[in-house]
Amino acid sequence: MTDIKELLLSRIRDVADYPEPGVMFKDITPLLADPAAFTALTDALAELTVRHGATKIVGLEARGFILGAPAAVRAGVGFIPVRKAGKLPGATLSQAYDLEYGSAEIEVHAEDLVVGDRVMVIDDVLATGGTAEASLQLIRRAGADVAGVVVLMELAFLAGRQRLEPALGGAPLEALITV
Ligand SMILES: O=P(O)(O)OC[C@H]1O[C@H](OP(=O)(O)OP(=O)(O)O)[C@H](O)[C@@H]1O
Ligand SMILES: Nc1ncnc2[nH]cnc12
Repeated sequence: MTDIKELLLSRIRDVADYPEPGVMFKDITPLLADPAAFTALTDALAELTVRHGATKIVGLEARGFILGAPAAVRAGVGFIPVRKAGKLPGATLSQAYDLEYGSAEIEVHAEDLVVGDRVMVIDDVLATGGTAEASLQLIRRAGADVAGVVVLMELAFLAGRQRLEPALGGAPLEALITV
């Protein structure tokens, strides 16, 4: 494993049976509290955003905001928040989905994504892939193109990558760490 992967992995804490029995929760708060690790992560996310030619970053509430916003500043592209339903004041597109521990609905301001945009989706964890899949559906419904999805950590045993494949339509899914 490369130095950066080892650094990032060492700052992610496993919490058993949270938020419900049987779930091994991947807690990124130790990584966020370490400026060297957070900077290395931000640089890696920004580099992938630029490399894949994205013109905007979509961050998925809430942890995708923490990672996506500094990466957007570093990459020199706009940041678009995809929020849980009911939080955005303007006209929205909505998408319901299931995730590892429940179900939810996400929204984006309809005017924030337009034809011609190339959008990179950023989040902390890819588990079942339900959240990321719903975000890709929103991006395509808005008429924008998907540049890719980048996550800090992929939980391969939950097969989110396989679920995401049709929605990616050939765009890359990059995971900095896979467990
Ligand atoms: O691949 P999936 O099974 O869809 O799960 C992954 C999603 O679950 C977590 O978000 P959560 O909805 O818990 O929201 P939070 O970031 O506000 O804690 C995580 O940050 C991802 O967005
Ligand atoms: N096991 C997990 N840890 C952290 N975030 C998650 N989102 C969905 N599953 C998760």
